[in-house]
Amino acid sequence: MTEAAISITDLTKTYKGGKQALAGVSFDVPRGQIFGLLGPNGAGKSTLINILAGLVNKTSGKAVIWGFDIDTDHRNAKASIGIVPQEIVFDPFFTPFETLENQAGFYGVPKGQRRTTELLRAVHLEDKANAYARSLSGGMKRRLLVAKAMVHMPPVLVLDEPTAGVDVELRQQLWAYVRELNRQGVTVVLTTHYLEEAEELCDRIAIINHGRLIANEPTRTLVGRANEKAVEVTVDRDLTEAPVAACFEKIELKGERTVVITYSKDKVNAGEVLAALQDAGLGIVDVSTREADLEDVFLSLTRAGAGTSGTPGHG
Ligand SMILES: Nc1ncnc2c1ncn2[C@@H]1O[C@H](COP(=O)(O)OP(=O)(O)OP(=O)(O)O)[C@@H](O)[C@H]1O
Repeated sequence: MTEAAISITDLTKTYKGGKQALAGVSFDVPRGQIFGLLGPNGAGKSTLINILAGLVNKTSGKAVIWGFDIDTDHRNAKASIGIVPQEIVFDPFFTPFETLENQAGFYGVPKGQRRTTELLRAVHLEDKANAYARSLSGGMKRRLLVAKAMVHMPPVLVLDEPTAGVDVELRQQLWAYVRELNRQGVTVVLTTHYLEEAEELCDRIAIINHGRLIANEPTRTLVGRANEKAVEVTVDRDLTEAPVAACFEKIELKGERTVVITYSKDKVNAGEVLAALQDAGLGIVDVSTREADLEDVFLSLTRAGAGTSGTPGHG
């Protein structure tokens, strides 16, 4: 099928009090992908997801989930999506087993079709099936939220910052499960501040800044857009000031004998940058370069806009 998993057209949201969180956003999430929705704090990501979840009313525009319009086909749209919210909200007196059973009941999943035990196993919580939710660790609660979002077997799973505050091992377990769901055909949309994670996991990435879409490309294309490269060079004598050369976009003194030079890889190569240092009379002792990553693209794109509202946390 060529139809998008999610199709958003000219979506706007202005909160009471006048804050415009979405200023006309349009994009499609292709079926079968892991799709990353990135943006600095306050960019509008949660607003967008909450509109899809039916928790926030949009001001204008259109959103279609698995072919169902959220306005005109609300029931089918809701049945087609599972949302893992940013905040952990559970009734602390229910066990994980009961939490999933209640959610399945809420979605009208008949008893014979429920997958409670299977889901608990998938998120490594089978041994906690009968513990009170309040006794689970933060990471366990997050995993329970993923299971909860999947009780009605939606074709689309949306995760809003699912790994905030989750340690590395649990994050990897969570992603392994998300990847497994994706292999089984579930389209996944995730928002994250962990750019490395997005780069590793996502087939495609859209970036929102100040309520507007500023990028929407396959991950590899987006990373390839990072044109600036940096080279760190240790020279053979103490520097009192940074040398200058036309091919340096930027040069910073990092230590008495170490400089970090940024250059545009479409204009010069590392050899020319080093030659310029030697022309300035410096001997080169050590060199290390860094490949551009998604963070470079993200920062250059979000900084290019009119002012920034902050930078993403990292790692
Ligand atoms: N209920 C609300 N009432 C008024 N303003 C709101 C409300 N919810 C969010 N906002 C504002 O809308 C803007 C977008 O917020 P949103 O939570 O969608 O951003 P976000 O990209 O998800 O950020 P974060 O990564 O920090 O979660 C922010 O300026 C925020 O303060």
